[in-house]
Amino acid sequence: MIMKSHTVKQGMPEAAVKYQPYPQINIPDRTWPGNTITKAPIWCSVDLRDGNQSLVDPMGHDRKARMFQLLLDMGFKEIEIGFPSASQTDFDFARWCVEEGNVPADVSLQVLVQCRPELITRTFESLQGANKPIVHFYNSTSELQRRVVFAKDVRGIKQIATDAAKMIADMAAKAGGGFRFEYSPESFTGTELEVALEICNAVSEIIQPTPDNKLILNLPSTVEMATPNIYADQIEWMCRNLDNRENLIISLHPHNDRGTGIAATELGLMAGADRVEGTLFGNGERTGNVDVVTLALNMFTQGIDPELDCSDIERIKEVYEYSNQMVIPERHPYVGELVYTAFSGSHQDAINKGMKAIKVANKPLWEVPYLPIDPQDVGRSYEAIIRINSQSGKGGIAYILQADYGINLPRNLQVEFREDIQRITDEHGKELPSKAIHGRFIERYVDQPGARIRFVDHHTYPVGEHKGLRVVAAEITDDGETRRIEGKGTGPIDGFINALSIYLGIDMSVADYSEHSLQHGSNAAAIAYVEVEYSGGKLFGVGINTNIVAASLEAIVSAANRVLEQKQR
Ligand SMILES: CC(=O)SCCNC(=O)CCNC(=O)[C@H](O)C(C)(C)COP(=O)(O)OP(=O)(O)OC[C@H]1O[C@@H](n2cnc3c(N)ncnc32)[C@H](O)[C@@H]1OP(=O)(O)O
Ligand SMILES: CC(C)C(=O)C(=O)O
Repeated sequence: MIMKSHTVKQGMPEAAVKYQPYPQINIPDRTWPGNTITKAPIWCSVDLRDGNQSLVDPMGHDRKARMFQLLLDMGFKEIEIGFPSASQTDFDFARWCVEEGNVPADVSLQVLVQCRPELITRTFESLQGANKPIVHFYNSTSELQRRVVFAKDVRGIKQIATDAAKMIADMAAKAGGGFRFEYSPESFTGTELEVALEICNAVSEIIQPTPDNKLILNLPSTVEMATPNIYADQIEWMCRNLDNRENLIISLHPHNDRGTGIAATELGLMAGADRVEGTLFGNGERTGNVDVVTLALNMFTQGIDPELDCSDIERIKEVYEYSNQMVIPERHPYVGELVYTAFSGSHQDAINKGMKAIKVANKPLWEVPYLPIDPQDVGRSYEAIIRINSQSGKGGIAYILQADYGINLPRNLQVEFREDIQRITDEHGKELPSKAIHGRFIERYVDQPGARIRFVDHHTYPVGEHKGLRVVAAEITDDGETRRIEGKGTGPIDGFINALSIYLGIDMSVADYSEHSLQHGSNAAAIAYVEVEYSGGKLFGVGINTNIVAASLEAIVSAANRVLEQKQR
């Protein structure tokens, strides 16, 4: 007999025995894959309810109030402020919103309640005097919860929903109307579509939505159980089959258990949904609710007005961290500390070129490699776009010197200086801040502590009979001793390098020269870069001076000192 070898890896049970695949949805003529998102959905923040109920320490009044104000400022028109029948804190907060929250007329407060009479009664108490509030009621409809939580069949589960719908409709009518309604077949993604449809239609039949007061049918991915295309199929199927679709607002409420909440929401919108419930940066039960900031900015970067103001993402982050007492990871889309930063050389090079190209094009269209959004659009600066470590390249270093200090290195100097920086970052294994890069540049090329030669002054005069040729007479110091040197050339640079070559006994010539004015720096006006050629190769010198000629001659001295250094090695 042949024994079958055991193939299960140590530590993990056999997947096929323990878990089952999610069934496919039978909708062969699905249309959503051909659709695109063209406008923002109705946004509803559930930070103060689903987000709050998942916190280690739920929010008290101050944390709620600060978050509430932010949500208003961002432009949310629907805000689920809590579960007033669950706790005194939530009840009191609902009352505060109604009485003191300065809620704009176009904003609806929303509250959640289970389909339980005593909780519904308390919920209505919490909303007295509110302007067009949304009463959101729910019950679990999934096959699993019907079996293990409620011990009821579909009829019994439907009854819970319809009894609550009747009570809510009656109480709203008695209170003089002015309410809006939302129903969630909770754990929709674990519910057979036909069952969800039957229960939703039954609730809708009782609520009697109209074009002026549509029923919000919220189809939550309470637990994300399958790939996002399955959720889209479910939404398209429901949109096709629900009664009175025109009087319904189809709402998504995705969670992120598989890490695909954003994708599921986007496909759900393509499948016909009108509304999205989610939280800032995705706080919420387990792996969280869908992140509405990411969703909104995904739309924005496709040229769609997201109708949510995310222009001060640092404030949104700050309030998130204060109210939820949680921190946002460095890689979180759009807001993480590092999401606009490139350390790697080729990315930096492309960003550097892209930023320059944008400046030259002088058009509003954003096209910078590796940066899908302009950081300034969300209130972030360009400061951290490029940071330098051992993975960085010359383009990145050049960008930093340019952006932070107005120093525009010529290409060959970028190559030369990068070697120096690379040696330092390799040695220390750490990031090198902009200040340290600048400091190193100034020390190596401009200040040159301990260098032998210093430029002091110069003047030129014509060489008698030679038209165009001039004598350069200069004063330098050599190890502190004043020296007068002389050379000839067509101009001061030419003549001075000739003078220094004679004095030092090293044949040097100018291979490249450039200069520009310096916007940054205290009293410096011009920076000159001179590439000097000598028998050992080529290297750069840099001079900074308010006088452009002096800056150039200092650059030659800087190069000469570096030649001397090379020769001593
Ligand atoms: C997917 C979601 O996020 S849904 C929202 C969940 N949010 C919260 O639960 C936060 C706030 N909740 C609470 O403070 C409490 O759960 C309360 C106040 C609502 C209820 O508290 P309690 O009645 O003490 O306890 P508990 O929540 O355990 O009640 C469960 C009972 O309610 C029933 N139940 C649960 N949900 C619903 C519902 N939507 N409609 C009707 N009955 C429900 C359960 O079947 C169970 O019934 P049983 O007592 O007959 O077994
Ligand atoms: C109450 C419902 C909408 C919910 O929070 C969920 O299903 O996650």
